[in-house]
Amino acid sequence: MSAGSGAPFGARLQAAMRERGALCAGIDPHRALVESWGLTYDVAGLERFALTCVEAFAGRVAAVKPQSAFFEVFGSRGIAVLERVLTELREAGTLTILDAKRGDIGSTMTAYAHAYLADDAVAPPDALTLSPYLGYESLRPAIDLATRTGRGLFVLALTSNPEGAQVQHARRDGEAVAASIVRGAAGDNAPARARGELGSVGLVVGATVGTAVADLGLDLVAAATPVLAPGFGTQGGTVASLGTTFGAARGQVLAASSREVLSAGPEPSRLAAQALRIAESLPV
Ligand SMILES: O=c1ccn([C@@H]2O[C@H](COP(=O)(O)O)[C@@H](O)[C@H]2O)c(=O)[nH]1
Repeated sequence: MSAGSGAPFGARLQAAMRERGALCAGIDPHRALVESWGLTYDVAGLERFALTCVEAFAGRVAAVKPQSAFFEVFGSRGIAVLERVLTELREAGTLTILDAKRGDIGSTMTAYAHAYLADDAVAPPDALTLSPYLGYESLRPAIDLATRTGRGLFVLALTSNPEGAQVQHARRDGEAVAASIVRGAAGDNAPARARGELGSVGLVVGATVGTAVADLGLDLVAAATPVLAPGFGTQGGTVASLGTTFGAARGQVLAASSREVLSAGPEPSRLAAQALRIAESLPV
């Protein structure tokens, strides 16, 4: 066990949410936002944007979620900025969730796992988002490595976009695909559940999915899973909709918001105030 305090990710996230509220602030430096901050859309602008977010969020929110795509756009120099963001947040004691939605098979999945979850990875985040649509068990190399290194995962179950239902609501032998993902996470989180803790295999369930959690029979409480809920804010998720969607699992939910928070930039103090205002509105 090696990440941070030595406790597994699920326990560290629970502690951070209790201390700082249930907000995960996103770092999504897309062109329109970068330019609205008066920055040029190039590597220098990317770096200024991202480090301003680090200054504003470090030590203030439970977790920060950089979106890998917006760094990858700039090639190796963009990735270097992402690595700096992850390293500085870790040094400041703030949990990071890298949104890269990785998923593959066999030795390729093993390589992804090593790249993001190993102790000797270049800049490992505390947790990584994964896509299970090559089959939940195809993620096993990442699940096993994250368990060994104390890191976490957020596996896509019900995504915030309307198109996700085409795959995630589909049924096989009467069970919705999303429910089979929850079942997989529940199995991996069973030891943590027995200790009365959240596990380190989290799920992504959008803040915009309405009553789908209940309709599809997803038991998030029994799965002892942290839930990352993107779609809060600009995509339409609200404090009220989180209550409707998650019910008894509400205390497991970390609401993720990018544009709603980032629209308060570029002044770091205003950005921080916006994040704190949203975090305070979210019951833990
Ligand atoms: O189901 C999902 C999974 C991931 N995302 C990501 O979250 C942010 C949302 O940004 P907002 O500006 O708060 O809408 C973005 O990085 C998405 O790729 C998601 O929206 N839904």
